[in-house]
Amino acid sequence: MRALAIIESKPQAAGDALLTVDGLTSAYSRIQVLHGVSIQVPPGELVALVGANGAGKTTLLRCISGVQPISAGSVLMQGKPITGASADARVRAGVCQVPEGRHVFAPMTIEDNLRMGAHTRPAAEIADGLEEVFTLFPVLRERRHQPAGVLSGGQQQMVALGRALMGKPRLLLLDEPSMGLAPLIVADIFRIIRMLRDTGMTILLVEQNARAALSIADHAYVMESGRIALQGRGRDLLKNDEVRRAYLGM
Ligand SMILES: Nc1ncnc2c1ncn2[C@@H]1O[C@H](COP(=O)(O)OP(=O)(O)OP(=O)(O)O)[C@@H](O)[C@H]1O
Repeated sequence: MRALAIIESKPQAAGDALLTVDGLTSAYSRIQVLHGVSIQVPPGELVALVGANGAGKTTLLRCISGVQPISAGSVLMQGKPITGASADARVRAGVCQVPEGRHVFAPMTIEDNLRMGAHTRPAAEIADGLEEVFTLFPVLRERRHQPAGVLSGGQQQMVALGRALMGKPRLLLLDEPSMGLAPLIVADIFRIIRMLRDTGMTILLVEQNARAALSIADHAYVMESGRIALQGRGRDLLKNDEVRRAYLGM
């Protein structure tokens, strides 16, 4: 597929952004999959990352959360480099990820799954954290003592999201929250993501469902073969003919 043109967007100083990724390169063994990726996530915004299967979206999120090695480039939170920091140190810096495929701990109760997300928080704050998650997802309160493995896919996504929220994220990384879910459940998950953004949370959302992601994103990046091919306001990209043809099947 030919490279798409860049849509002009307002340049932003790295210090203004909550997250700055600059010239990031990463490889699996000797196969390079990210080729100098640069993105910014301003505080309080929802930024979407869309693109075809294998474009490198998950790898980029894993580089940001510190579980995938970086061979060049940098990751900064509020202008301060965290490139060399461990994944745990990044969680302490407020970077919390909801992984692709949810990865709930099936034999553990819903409440214990949620508590695992709070390991960086003082014990005194955990009850309040649980209360916030149960307010957001009442069904999890009702079923809090049941094993997470008995939940539906949508409810497991709520557990995965709630577990990340228990870490009190300054930056929430969401990897394919709609994957494998029925349309009605997807709409519900997207409603919650929008609501979190409206409370001022900063979110970087990776999604195959480009239409849903672009329609709620303040800003979005389109990835292609390990590079940023396009960027712009979510709604502008949604109207862009090339994006509609390549990613929305229109
Ligand atoms: N653990 C791995 N080992 C080797 N190659 C990998 C590994 N994980 C991903 N890749 C390769 O890296 C490239 C980028 O994959 P990545 O999962 O980051 O893409 P993606 O845009 O998130 O796609 P998807 O939507 O399918 O998850 C692909 O070519 C993929 O095959």
